[in-house]
Amino acid sequence: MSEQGKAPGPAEELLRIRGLQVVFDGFRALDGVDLTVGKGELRFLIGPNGAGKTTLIDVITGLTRPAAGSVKFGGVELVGRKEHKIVRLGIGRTFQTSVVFEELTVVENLDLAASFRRPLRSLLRQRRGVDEVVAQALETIGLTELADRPAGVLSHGQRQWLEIGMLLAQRPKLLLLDEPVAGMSRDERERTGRLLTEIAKDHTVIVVEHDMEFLRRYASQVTVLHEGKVLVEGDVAQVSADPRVQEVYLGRSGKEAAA
Ligand SMILES: Nc1ncnc2c1ncn2[C@@H]1O[C@H](COP(=O)(O)OP(=O)(O)OP(=O)(O)O)[C@@H](O)[C@H]1O
Repeated sequence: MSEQGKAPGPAEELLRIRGLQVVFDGFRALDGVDLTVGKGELRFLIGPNGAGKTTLIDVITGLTRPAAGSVKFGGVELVGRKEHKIVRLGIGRTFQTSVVFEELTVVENLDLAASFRRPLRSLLRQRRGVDEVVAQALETIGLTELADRPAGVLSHGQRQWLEIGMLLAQRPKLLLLDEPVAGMSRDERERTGRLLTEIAKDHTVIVVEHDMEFLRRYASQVTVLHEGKVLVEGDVAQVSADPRVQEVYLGRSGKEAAA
């Protein structure tokens, strides 16, 4: 993994969102969101239920079309592009529901995910051995020893790592992860934190997460959404000390913000 591009100073901009508005039946799910994410950032996106986090990810990935605003990725406008074109530009996401094929092995799942980048002729030709990108993804997610086991036998945590590996196999520049540690044990959360830190060395990662303890340990920059707007942005210390953030979280669950 390369450390290049991690020199101090402002990171090169990768994602630039301006004036984003999403309206569902007259309800503004996003109401003028501006967000800039630099290359190599591990950005956390938090906010109470209904704040607009998933909607924001849906707009970036082309699933939801905004009523107004712009989403530029490496200078390229994404609004109006189809989902699969956005994937090909280098944006991968996980969903809250699993996309793993249980009857295929771990390595077959990764291979399938990688295959969409391969030219058709190499798909038709029988290939031997494991692709470099697949082997690397397998190692990064720490599932090399389980490579030939069916994905159906994986634990919840291992399955989440496989999904992240499937994204890596598609060689994205930007990964969008929706609640990657939901339902995980403490040990699995720690492994996931280390995995995300490793991945962020040569990718940009945006994580939607509710787990405040996880956020405090692994986030660098945090953006807090509330009622479709950016409420606060900064590093973990700034954001958790901000009275507006405490108020929003105290309104929902006093323990989370005060802990
Ligand atoms: N397809 C839809 N049609 C109508 N309303 C929607 C739709 N999708 C989302 N909403 C509404 O938009 C608001 C933002 O939802 P969103 O799922 O983006 O919030 P969130 O921050 O991801 O919340 P959570 O933490 O609960 O996942 C909510 O009030 C939700 O009910």
